[in-house]
Amino acid sequence: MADSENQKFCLQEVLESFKSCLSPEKEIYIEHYVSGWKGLVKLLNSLGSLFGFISKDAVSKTQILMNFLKSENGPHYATVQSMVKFELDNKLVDVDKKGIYPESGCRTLLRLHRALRWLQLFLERLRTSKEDDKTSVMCRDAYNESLAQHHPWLIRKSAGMAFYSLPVRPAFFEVMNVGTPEQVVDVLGKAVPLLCEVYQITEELYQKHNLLDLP
Ligand SMILES: CCCCCCCC/C=C\CCCCCCCC(=O)N[C@@H](COP(=O)(O)O)[C@H](O)/C=C/CCCCCCCCCCCCC
Repeated sequence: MADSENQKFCLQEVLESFKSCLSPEKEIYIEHYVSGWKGLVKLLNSLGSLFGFISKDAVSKTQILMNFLKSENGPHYATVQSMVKFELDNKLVDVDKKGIYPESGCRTLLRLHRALRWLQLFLERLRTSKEDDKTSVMCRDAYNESLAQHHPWLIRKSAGMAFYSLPVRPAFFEVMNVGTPEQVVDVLGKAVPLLCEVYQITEELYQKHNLLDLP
């Protein structure tokens, strides 16, 4: 595991990354988008081995996008909008069938985009929760409302088991490294609309190009 994935999680840092990923023209910078996910993976890695398979998948998807960014086509992968245009113009996406480009930028980012919807729903539940509400239930409900619809039975079962091992709300708030519970709620209040905006821009772009069901 890379050193950066072992570092302490900080919610504020994740928020900064997602903030920086929006250009004034509302384009989404892939580098900052990925860096937001890398920050989240730090938290996942601190939750124990039951979350290992989730972390592995998130790391692999962020790595695919970073590799595109570092490749000779890197400038085309600067933003989600330029990536979509480049891959569609050059027929680098499996629009109709599976198998030719199983690791295109568009399908890889779509997986993280769906996970962003889960994150948004989970954080909103956390923000409005009471002290003794169960994080596992909040996480499960957010998952069932979003990502679960795209996952096969085995992944859904494994994810469900992992959720049971989530720390209780006060311990979870501690891990966020923000401060008092009131400060956590305050930061979550800023995080949710921001994630919502990033999600909405991507959703509309993918919808416009018919990319929301990429295999
Ligand atoms: C204030 C912060 C608190 C929240 C912190 C959350 C930290 C979460 C960090 C990362 C989330 C993981 C994102 C996972 C991306 C999953 C993408 C995906 O759907 N991949 C599947 C499909 O990919 P392909 O096979 O088509 O290439 C893949 O099959 C999935 C594998 C792993 C299972 C994913 C389950 C996701 C559950 C939601 C995350 C729960 C984390 C709970 C931590 C609180």
